[in-house]
Amino acid sequence: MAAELAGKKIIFIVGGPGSGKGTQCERIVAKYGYCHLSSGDLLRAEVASGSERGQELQEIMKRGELVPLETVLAMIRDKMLANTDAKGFLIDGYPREVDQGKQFESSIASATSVLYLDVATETMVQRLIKRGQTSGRADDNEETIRARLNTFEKATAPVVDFYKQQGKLFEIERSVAESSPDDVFAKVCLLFDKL
Ligand SMILES: Nc1nc2c(ncn2[C@@H]2O[C@H](COP(=O)(O)OP(=O)(O)OP(=O)(O)O)[C@@H](O)[C@H]2O)c(=O)[nH]1
Ligand SMILES: O=c1ccn([C@@H]2O[C@H](COP(=O)(O)OP(=O)(O)O)[C@@H](O)[C@H]2O)c(=O)[nH]1
Ligand SMILES: [Mg+2]
Repeated sequence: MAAELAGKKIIFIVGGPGSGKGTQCERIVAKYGYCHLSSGDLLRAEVASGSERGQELQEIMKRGELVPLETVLAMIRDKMLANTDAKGFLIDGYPREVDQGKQFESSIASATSVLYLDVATETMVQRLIKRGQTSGRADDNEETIRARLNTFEKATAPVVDFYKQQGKLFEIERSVAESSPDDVFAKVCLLFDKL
């Protein structure tokens, strides 16, 4: 456990690719001032650095698979320890598998709450194809999108059940998660207002 992080609110943001995690995190930061750490953004920054490590990561991400959990855990830990004055942390797109969450909690700190955005597969595909027209993300193409969805169903869906059993899950149900970002945010605020 990292003593510097004792008492900090730690919120995991979980949802399939294109479920709106990044969109909601931007709004949460603006209203509540948490420190936002996107696991995918951290990995893309490593890719952009052009390092050998980054090249390996890019291959995995292009296949829509998961990079070894220790890699992401170390990146997140470093960023958290560089921001210990934050009142809380939004860990976006994380954990992607149950073991990743367990290792985070045993080596860094326990999560306060887990926000889950439930969006139908076809909605996510349509959103990402649209985003791909301008995002420049190497993984926003239909083939990789399908692979990411498959990884989500196999590896990440159990994460949702795991935290539900612990009573930590705050779920944005499909009817809301598929409406507008404003409607989703209104519901998200119900969680953050009581943290
Ligand atoms: N209709 C609707 N579209 C949304 C909503 N949230 C996000 N989008 C759109 O869906 C696309 C994906 O949203 P992101 O916030 O980038 O999704 P993400 O979950 O961070 O996705 P990854 O970065 O792939 O993990 C964006 O192009 C948004 O415009 C929402 O609440 N309603
Ligand atoms: O903890 C993580 C977070 C991300 N990724 C990789 O980074 C990619 C992009 O992640 P991001 O959260 O940006 O997008 P998503 O796949 O949720 O649309 C994923 O497909 C994975 O290959 C990973 O392996 N482990
Ligand atoms: Mg994102």
